[in-house]
Amino acid sequence: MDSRWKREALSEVLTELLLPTAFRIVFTFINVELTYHTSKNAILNGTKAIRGGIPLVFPQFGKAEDSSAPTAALPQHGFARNSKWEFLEGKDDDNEVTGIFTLSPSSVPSELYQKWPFPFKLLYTVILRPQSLSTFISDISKLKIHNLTNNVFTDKVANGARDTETREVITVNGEVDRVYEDVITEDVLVYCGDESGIRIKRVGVNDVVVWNPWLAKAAAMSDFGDDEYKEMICVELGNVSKYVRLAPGETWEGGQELSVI
Ligand SMILES: O=P(O)(O)OC[C@H]1O[C@H](O)[C@H](O)[C@@H](O)[C@@H]1O
Repeated sequence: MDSRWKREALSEVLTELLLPTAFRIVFTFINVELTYHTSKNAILNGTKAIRGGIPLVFPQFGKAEDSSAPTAALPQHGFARNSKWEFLEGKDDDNEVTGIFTLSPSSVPSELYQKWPFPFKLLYTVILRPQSLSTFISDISKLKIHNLTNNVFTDKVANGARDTETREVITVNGEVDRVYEDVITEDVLVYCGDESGIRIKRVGVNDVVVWNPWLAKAAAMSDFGDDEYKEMICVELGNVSKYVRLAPGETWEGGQELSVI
């Protein structure tokens, strides 16, 4: 196999992920194509997390509901997406390239870190294997999400009401912002309109968020095009509904694997 894709993919990981804020990944190579939806209005100069890509959210998802929570003073989605990560290591194995990045307190903007001043170290590992994967969807009315049936969810659009998903196939035709908790199946399947789709496998994470701002919220976001809600969906995996508590010295690992269906 032509190994050029690996070298190019790795260098692209470095340049794209070293952007000073959240993560935007756009790879197009001989054997690899990974294209993440990014808003055309996304702010790329480091003053704001990039609207699109894979947001790495730590130490909380959303805003703390409990004002006595240790994260209560932090802004929505914490600080990891607003910090500049460091590149630690790159590996070029037989059929994959790996980039490892790290974030520690000294790289977090001090005005954010002082709102949650605890020691931590994050490692973010990106492994790329050759395939063509795109998270763009051309028409939200054709989107179908499978494998969330029978899961309890919190509905942020309905003031945090809790309910159980009864649909076999989730479609989106209005604002949606749900946290599916302790998801039963290992994989969530997202079909983008035709037969093609993405399989997202949970690896050590329990919850799945489904978000589309729809018309009014899209119009209210300065870094998001007014019509872009028609061509995006967030299906975010993580430990969102409950905190993972670590004693000093303990570690936690979680992730996701994306592949083409
Ligand atoms: O606007 P942001 O802070 O980037 O958040 C964007 C969205 O992220 C998640 O999907 C949340 O569930 C939503 O409630 C939130 O609106």
